[in-house]
Amino acid sequence: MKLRDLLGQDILGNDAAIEPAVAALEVTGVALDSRAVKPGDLFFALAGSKTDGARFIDAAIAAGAVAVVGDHAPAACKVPFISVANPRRALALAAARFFPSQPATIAAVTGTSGKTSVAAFTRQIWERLGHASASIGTIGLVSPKRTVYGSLTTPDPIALHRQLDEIARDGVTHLAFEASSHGLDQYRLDGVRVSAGGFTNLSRDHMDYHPTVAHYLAAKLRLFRELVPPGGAAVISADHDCSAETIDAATSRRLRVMAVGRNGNGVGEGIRLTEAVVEGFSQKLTVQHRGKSYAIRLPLVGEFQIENALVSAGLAIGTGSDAADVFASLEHLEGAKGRLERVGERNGAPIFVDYAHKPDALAKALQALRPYAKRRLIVVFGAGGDRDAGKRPIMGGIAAENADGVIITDDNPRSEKPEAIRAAILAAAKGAREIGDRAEAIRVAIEELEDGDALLIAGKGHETGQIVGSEVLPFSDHEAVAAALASRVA
Ligand SMILES: CC(=O)N[C@H]1[C@@H](OP(=O)(O)OP(=O)(O)OC[C@H]2O[C@@H](n3ccc(=O)[nH]c3=O)[C@H](O)[C@@H]2O)O[C@H](CO)[C@@H](O)[C@@H]1O[C@H](C)C(=O)N[C@@H](C)C(=O)N[C@H](CCC(=O)O)C(=O)O
Ligand SMILES: Nc1ncnc2c1ncn2[C@@H]1O[C@H](COP(=O)(O)OP(=O)(O)OP(=O)(O)O)[C@@H](O)[C@H]1O
Ligand SMILES: N[C@H](CCC[C@H](N)C(=O)O)C(=O)O
Ligand SMILES: [Mg+2]
Repeated sequence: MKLRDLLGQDILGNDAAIEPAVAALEVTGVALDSRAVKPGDLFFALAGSKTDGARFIDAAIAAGAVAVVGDHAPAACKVPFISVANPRRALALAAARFFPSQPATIAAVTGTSGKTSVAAFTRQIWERLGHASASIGTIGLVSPKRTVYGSLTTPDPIALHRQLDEIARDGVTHLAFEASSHGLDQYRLDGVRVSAGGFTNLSRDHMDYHPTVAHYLAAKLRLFRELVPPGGAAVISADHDCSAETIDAATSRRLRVMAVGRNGNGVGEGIRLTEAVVEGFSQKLTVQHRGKSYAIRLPLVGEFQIENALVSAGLAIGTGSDAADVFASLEHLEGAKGRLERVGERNGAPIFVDYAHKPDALAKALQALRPYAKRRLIVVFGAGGDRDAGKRPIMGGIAAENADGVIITDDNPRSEKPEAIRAAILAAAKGAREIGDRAEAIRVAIEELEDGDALLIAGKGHETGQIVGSEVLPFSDHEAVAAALASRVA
């Protein structure tokens, strides 16, 4: 591909004036990391949070880069250097041209909590309506032909566009994916042809990355302000403090706003929840859409799953599916792995694994399980190392307030001292116990369960490792529960 075609008029026209010989260079790949450069690649030198890609330009050239894109030229560069104002965005747009195929219908969802669930639900709804569907996010790529574990919620633009191109060529026509605030802030998903955007909620998260909550919200709102094109659908949960600002952002862009939830618009395009009753491990809902009423039995535990289900339904309806079919399909939803998943029981007490690793999610998960604890609600959890330390005491307080028994344990201490993380949580969790070894904490909690209790094991959800230092030790809450239950029988 010629360099001029890869960078295109939108990048070259606005920023860089390049010579015809450079424009005609043949480029055989794109790279954002010098260590991944192959001969013929165009290297994007990105200023990052740890280092500056410009420091690796020589290494990229030594590996075969034929030209470099960046925002500040080095003193000397042995290959052509193309200066652009926003190299991250230029990379995303170039990756979209290099990997040109994308599913025809793409929905992106953002919000502090619920993204993985919404992406999985939207994929399931489309699948049931007969579309070849996929999802991409924290649990990786799930598609009819391949399932690939991913390490980021929103992959880097090269990985993302490579996957979009592959699944589109596999025949996938519908994709739902997660737009993390990091991904939006770093322009990872610019270049994706998004037909609809979804917004669940906003609460404290990633305060180690975003300087302020306003910055965090602004990153999320890029989805509506810059990525979903005018005329596209914006499905917004209407029940939060930030809902009005989100709806305003979408309205100013002339998006088709679909407000969903208790404050949703049931007369127009939105979805209004008028009734929700817990029935065993299901919830009976009544919703209104375009003035019509629908009764739905949602086979999921947790009030927050109603929000996720309604945003997903909105994304499917907003991209052209029939409302009655969509609402009927909600009756078959399966929760994403490790999201309030019932993984066993002992002495009649249900045991749930959940991915709540931030304050609001932990509160919501505990509140969701309260109806299942006639006696005591027990929680086992920790907090990740090298992540926002401010959330630790907040989560400790939430656990003490919402549970009747609290065991503080480890959850990916990374480079930090595990006992210091536990101490920070314990300081605000009056009466909590401390058992650092997570398998042991789970075993003790299960051992003590009695009829009428319920147990929540929070923080790791689908994860399959415990990160200690720079090592990832094999660990899964699911396996730890199975082992604890099996050791009881033996
Ligand atoms: C803090 C953060 O978000 N970092 C992301 C960012 O890296 P960066 O550009 O800041 O990296 P850097 O280490 O400073 O390096 C700068 C540049 O030099 C390059 N380099 C570096 C070394 C070298 O030898 N050669 C070289 O070329 C790097 O490739 C990079 O382009 O851009 C990279 C490419 O897109 C990401 O892989 C990387 O994610 C890191 C691994 C990460 O851990 N991110 C987490 C925090 C994250 O993104 N999480 C979100 C939210 C999760 C949620 O849902 O809660 C996610 O979407 O997963
Ligand atoms: N709509 C919601 N409102 C509040 N809490 C929720 C909601 N949906 C999920 N949760 C809680 O957040 C946890 C993570 O859910 P999910 O993985 O769907 O969200 P996410 O936004 O993808 O999170 P992450 O950014 O960590 O990947 C769940 O296990 C649950 O505890
Ligand atoms: N995307 C989140 C996941 C956190 C999961 C939790 N188990 C932890 O390690 O803190 C992060 O990387 O911050
Ligand atoms: Mg996620």
